[in-house]
Amino acid sequence: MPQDPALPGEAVPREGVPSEAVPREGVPEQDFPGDGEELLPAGHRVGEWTVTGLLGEGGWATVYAARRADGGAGRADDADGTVALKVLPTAGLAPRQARQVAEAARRETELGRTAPHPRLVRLLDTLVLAAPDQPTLDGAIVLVMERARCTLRDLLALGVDEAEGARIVTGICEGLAHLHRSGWVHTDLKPENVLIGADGEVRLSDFGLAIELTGTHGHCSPMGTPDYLPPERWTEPLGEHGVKVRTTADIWALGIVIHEVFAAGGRPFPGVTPTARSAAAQQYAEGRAALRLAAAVPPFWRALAADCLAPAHAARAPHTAESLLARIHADRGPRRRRRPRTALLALASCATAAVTATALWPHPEPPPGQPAHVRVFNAERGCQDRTDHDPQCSLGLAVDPLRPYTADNVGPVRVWHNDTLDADCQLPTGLPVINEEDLTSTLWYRIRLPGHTPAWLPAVRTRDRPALLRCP
Ligand SMILES: Nc1ncnc2c1ncn2[C@@H]1O[C@H](COP(=O)(O)OP(=O)(O)OP(=O)(O)O)[C@@H](O)[C@H]1O
Repeated sequence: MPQDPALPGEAVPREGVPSEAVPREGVPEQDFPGDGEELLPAGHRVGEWTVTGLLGEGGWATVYAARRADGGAGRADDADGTVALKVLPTAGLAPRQARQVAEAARRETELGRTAPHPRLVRLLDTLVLAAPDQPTLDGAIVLVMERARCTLRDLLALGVDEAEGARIVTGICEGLAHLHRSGWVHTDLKPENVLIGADGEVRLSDFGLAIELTGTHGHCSPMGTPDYLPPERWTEPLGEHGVKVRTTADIWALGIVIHEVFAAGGRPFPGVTPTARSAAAQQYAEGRAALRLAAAVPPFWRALAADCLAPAHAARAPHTAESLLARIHADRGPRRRRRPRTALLALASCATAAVTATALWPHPEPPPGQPAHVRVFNAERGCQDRTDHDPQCSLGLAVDPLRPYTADNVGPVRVWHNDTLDADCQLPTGLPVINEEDLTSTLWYRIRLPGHTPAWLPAVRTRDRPALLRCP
């Protein structure tokens, strides 16, 4: 679930966010109970399911892979007999947060029940855990969903070619067109919430903030992921029922996603932090700055993204998901919508090579837990060819992965591009780090350093993804 961006009207960036660290998106001020521990260890039984591993973590939910406890063959809706269990704990939350969690679960269930579609992740069941002897689990809401292969964020980290990007954006438009036709606004569209199903096709997910429209608009709480919020959201008054939201909010977010898909994850608005990028988007919406899309975005997709990013609701309104789909089909035709071979190759590897830590895929068997080599990656191009250990090109290792990755949290050992380090375990839930290419990850590797205490390498500083055990 996303973070509270700001009070309505607070259109200026907030100060004090370290340049490389951003607040963990959507984490409630009070951590939920059991944070830092495995809520459901492998082997735990939930209804008719047995947990097999961790799939990912969001601000409110932890998502596990599970298979049928009776070992029975899969049904049509969980093709290989495995599913994803999205666990939303409620114990120990402040009453307002508990209400938010219950409301989020209600929306996901309602949407899954009333508007199923091949481009939306399938909800198979909803359970409430009764575990009186485990207070952290007691009362947790569990959404049983079809299990996806990875997120679009993972795929972007691997690189997506134009044909594959076109297929993905088409899938997103199909999902949005269905949602909007059914009277819903997603309100939290972003690559983390676009899953890639076992069949390689797009599934929109995370409907915890989805809003059912009454006529032309609905109302939502003033929450969202700042990078994907339309400019009008920052000035919209906060009424009794929340902030006004319309389908054009999803179209704006789609414009950002289209840009990311074709610009290797790059965002259309400049800035190192989400707050700075939101401020740049508002400057553009007020006519104080031009829209500058990356040259890498091919002309057809650039025009589409620009229309989605029309500065105001009224200018965006003609560009419905349906009309964008029609343009895509007119331009590309059915022949070019076939899945290219590269997509299959990328999908085959996205399971293990993803950069986004929250979307780490479990191996079918537990990882061996042996130390592994990781090669340092410095995203600064000017540093990649240098072999002289120029201090300007050195990178630091953090002392504590739960503190911002800034100078006062960096130990004495420096490392350079292509150095090989020994990692002995991984922490998927450290503080997020953004690198110079705008990749974000909460994954960290613990590095063994001869003669020094272990230090921490953020996953955005390497392209390797070794199978390591979770650090204690
Ligand atoms: N059906 C699924 N199959 C596989 N992995 C999933 C599935 N659903 C979610 N995940 C993984 O779990 C992560 C967290 O899930 P989700 O975004 O739904 O939780 P959340 O708490 O609502 O998150 P956020 O704070 O991002 O809104 C996802 O980013 C993804 O990596």
